[in-house]
Amino acid sequence: MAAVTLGPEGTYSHRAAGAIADDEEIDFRQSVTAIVDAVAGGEYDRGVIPIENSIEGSVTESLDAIADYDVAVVREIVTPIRHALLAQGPTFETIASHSQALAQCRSYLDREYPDATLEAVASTAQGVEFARDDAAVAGIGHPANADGDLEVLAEDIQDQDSNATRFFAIAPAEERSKGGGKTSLVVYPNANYPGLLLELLEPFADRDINLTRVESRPSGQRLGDYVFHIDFEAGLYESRTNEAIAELEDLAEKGWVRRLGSYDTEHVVE
Ligand SMILES: O=C(O)C(=O)C[C@]1(C(=O)O)C=C[C@@H](O)C=C1
Repeated sequence: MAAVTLGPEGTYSHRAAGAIADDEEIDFRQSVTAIVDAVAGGEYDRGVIPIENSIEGSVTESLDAIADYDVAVVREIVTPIRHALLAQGPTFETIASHSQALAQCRSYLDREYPDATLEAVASTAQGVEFARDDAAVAGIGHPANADGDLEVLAEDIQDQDSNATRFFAIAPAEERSKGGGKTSLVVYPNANYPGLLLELLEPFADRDINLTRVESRPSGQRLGDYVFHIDFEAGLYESRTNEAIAELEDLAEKGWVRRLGSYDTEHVVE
């Protein structure tokens, strides 16, 4: 199965993609939007994108891309994130990594390297490549990226031990599934009145459906206008789910409700 994820080789997204595709079938792109675009256009059977981190929260580029493109979510992959600091030696000026990784290690970096310049790059593995090319740069990424020629200066430098990131495996829209223990929706009510959000969530509470995440993102139309990402523990095969969504569609009659699909969760330990 041909899959595409965030590159270069050695990103956490690449490690997560190993749960759904063989290594020789995984290609890389430099941004989440490029991955979603390639899957929506039918170039790949699957894409793997980061959605949410336990320390830093949502990966907003991913949320916006799955709201903008017509793709299906077919699996959720949860993996621990244990960052290491990698460089040619102990002296460097710049620390390069993905903005999420820099943020996840904020306390460590403030404490140990208050004078270093922090540089946000396309991915953790790209930061490590820069460190490989330049002795003045250190990278933050999975320790395996040291690959024998970089020093692992410190391990487990993230601010919390239990750091984990949730990824979505996405597929072309026609592969949307009704089977699975969780479902994701994107809702654009195109309305703004007191109690709107309460009304949008009540159809789930009324049917004992447990919400696992509600996230608002700016619609881009006007200030204060939002798109809501809603994840919950029920499948699209269940009648209670369809009843709740029908109520949601009535409430969002001036906007839209997109079903991203139902899926199961996989935990990847290494
Ligand atoms: O840069 C990587 O290695 C990625 O796969 C991206 C990403 C992210 O966007 O959250 C994935 C997991 C970690 O939380 C840090 C970075």
